[in-house]
Amino acid sequence: MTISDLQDATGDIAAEQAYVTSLYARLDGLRAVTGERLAEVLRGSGAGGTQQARSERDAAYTVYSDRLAALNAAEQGLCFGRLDLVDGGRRYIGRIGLSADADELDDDAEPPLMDWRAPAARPFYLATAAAPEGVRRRRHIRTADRRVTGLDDEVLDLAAVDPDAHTDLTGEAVLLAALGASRTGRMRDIVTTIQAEQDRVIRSSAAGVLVVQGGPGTGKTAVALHRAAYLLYTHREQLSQRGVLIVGPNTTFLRYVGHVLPSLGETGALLATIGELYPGVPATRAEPAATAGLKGRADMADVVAAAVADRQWVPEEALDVVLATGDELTLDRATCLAIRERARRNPLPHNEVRPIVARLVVDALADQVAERIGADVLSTEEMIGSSAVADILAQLGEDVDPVVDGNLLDEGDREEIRRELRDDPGVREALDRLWPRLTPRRLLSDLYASEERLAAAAPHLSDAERALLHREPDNTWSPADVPLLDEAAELLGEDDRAVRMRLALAEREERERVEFAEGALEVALGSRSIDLEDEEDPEVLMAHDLLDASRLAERHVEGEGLTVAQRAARDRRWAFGHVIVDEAQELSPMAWRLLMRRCPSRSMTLVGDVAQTGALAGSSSWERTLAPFVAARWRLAELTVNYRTPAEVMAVAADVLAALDPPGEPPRSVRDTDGEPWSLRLDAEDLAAAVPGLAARESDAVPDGRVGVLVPAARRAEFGGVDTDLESQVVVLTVEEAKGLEFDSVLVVAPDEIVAESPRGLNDLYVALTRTTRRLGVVHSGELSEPLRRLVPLTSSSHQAPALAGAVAGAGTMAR
Ligand SMILES: Nc1ncnc2c1ncn2[C@@H]1O[C@H](COP(=O)(O)OP(=O)(O)OP(=O)(O)O)[C@@H](O)[C@H]1O
Repeated sequence: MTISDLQDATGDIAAEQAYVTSLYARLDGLRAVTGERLAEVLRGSGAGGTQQARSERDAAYTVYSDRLAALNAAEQGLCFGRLDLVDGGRRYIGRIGLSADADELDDDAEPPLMDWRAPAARPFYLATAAAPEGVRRRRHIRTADRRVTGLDDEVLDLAAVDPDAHTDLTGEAVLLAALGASRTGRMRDIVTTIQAEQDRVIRSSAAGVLVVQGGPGTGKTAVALHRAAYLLYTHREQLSQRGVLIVGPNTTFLRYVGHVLPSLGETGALLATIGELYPGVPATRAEPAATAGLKGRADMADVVAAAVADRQWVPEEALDVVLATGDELTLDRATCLAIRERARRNPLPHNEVRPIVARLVVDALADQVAERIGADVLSTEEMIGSSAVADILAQLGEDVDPVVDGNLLDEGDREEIRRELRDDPGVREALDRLWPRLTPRRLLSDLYASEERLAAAAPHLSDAERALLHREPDNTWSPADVPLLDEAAELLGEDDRAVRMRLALAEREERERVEFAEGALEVALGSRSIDLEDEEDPEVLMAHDLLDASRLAERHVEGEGLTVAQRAARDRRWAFGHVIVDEAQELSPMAWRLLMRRCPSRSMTLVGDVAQTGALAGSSSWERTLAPFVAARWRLAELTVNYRTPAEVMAVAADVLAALDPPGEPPRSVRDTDGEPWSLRLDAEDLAAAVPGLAARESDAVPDGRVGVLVPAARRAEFGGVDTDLESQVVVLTVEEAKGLEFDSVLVVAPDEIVAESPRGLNDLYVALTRTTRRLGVVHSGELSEPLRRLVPLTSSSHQAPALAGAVAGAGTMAR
């Protein structure tokens, strides 16, 4: 760089600083106005008012609080880019759009700041020298708080391109700086450095099923979250009604990614694991992988259906119905079979068919009663023992011969008999045997608890498989039970009262929270008018804090006190506007059935990597997985660049990938590592004791970063409890828990045991090796397996030996 370049750069920074400062002034102005309007809404809320007034207030509240949340989220890195156009125009790109003055954008004018999701911002991510899209220069503006700290320019001039230095990375310097930063235990947004292949996925049409296949570290999770933000921006109207569901593999992962959407100013998505998608059931029960794998299999849908059918009972010979009077009627097998056949022809769910069965049963019994009335007036009177029957008999009159057919009874008489029968506890008892009212939980716990029921519902399973399902009822549920409960709910029919009750309760709780927060706000502000322009006013800051604390600035209230995400979370039959699934390869066929029901429009984004599948019922082919639901009507996008794992580590991982069946193509790494990935062989009995020292050594090597120690699930407890706080310096996790996460340094412990632990053990090892952004070490006892031969063994003769000896001191000696 020459001195004049330097002066230019300094001059440019000053100029950009002036511009950025003006944008922040605009942001502050908007915040003040929005805050005032919000305060007005809250001040007008005291009396409660009519339902309509409440709804309107809720709606206004949502609009302003959403906007305030988005404005607050834009504080860091408000403006991060600038495009200089060939036609002389200039466009600034930021986290949100800012218009020149009024609230509304003037369509003709170039706004002072363009939202990154707007079509006009797209060249910032896509333009290349070869396809400049009208862009002459792309500038990345780096800021810290409100200060401009640096500029990175790319001139998109084909003539200026050095063919040897050709790279397809956009904003390479800024990208590499972002990738090189230490990890914090929380995922960050990548809005400033989205790459072209990622941008194409993010902005792909919302319609239909889009599968994003990509190796480790290719940004699938980042892309999925930015796509959610993009869709919420582009289809705001529709998606604010139906909501977006984002499904992740476990709660640790959801915590890891939980901040990305709010940092992009979007809070309208529901993040959940499959295990959280059956309202009212906390699915926390642990169970063996083999059991979960079996429960996820597609044929379990037939098992659940057969379990329901099995409860539609028919007696071997006859069912005696003892009435309240003590008299007996009989439903013979043929009658019961006929009733069941008629009932089963009805397409409604089981519980909804029960009234029909009740009617058929009562009809059959009423026929018997009518016959008996004919046969023996007196005994019938005793039998029914009611004034209604006495009336009927009185109407028959003296000159009527009682020994004739039922025609003697008119329809009114028969109805009277039926009514009596319907209310008889003995008849209800019979109905409960023939066609019991069932809840999904009841059905499943009865099924699991009974070997006979399992044999009847799952005749095709082996004894050993049925034994995996068998268990005593204790009303605890595992994540793999959730799709089965959901399946059962579909077949049984939902009890709508339960849903309404859940919603009413949730609404009341929400209202109480709102009222509490409003009360607190009133107290904080007193009766004085609110001037939010004064950022320094502690009371005003307090009001902001309270709004945050009450979390009311979130999402889209539908006028009934609950946000769309909250309503959706409580309603099993909610149909989402769009569903995004991360680590989609892990989902079982049963989980897919559940998700497809939640998304009748099939507007879905599924991101994953079939080479990383760990779950037994997970998928190894997108074709096979999706065929039952959308046939071939899905489109595939591939991500090919690995932004996480350094090339040296990826070379090790690629050998494991090659050993997988089917082997895949490893993604191309954009970064190099701090050092060679290493292995250390210890005596088996020393392994556990040595790990803390080695982890501490890694922690020293990445002072601002995080260390992930990945251990065999069976030995989890040996390596330190179940602390999965990702913000700890050192986190001990199983591979399953580490799925989707990343660390500055990764220590893989006992890889042979990780491989042996599951039929997809090599996939697990592949996942483990690719969690690191910088350093990788593998600690083992015994020979290292073939695919890991590239690791550099640390031995007592290696130059690292003294440090190592210190690290493993007290834990025995290094082997060899
Ligand atoms: N365009 C980008 N700019 C900056 N960082 C990026 C970009 N793309 C990806 N990254 C970073 O690379 C890392 C890997 O991304 P991400 O976790 O989304 O990958 P993934 O494909 O989901 O990985 P895996 O399948 O291994 O879980 C993250 O730290 C992410 O922030």
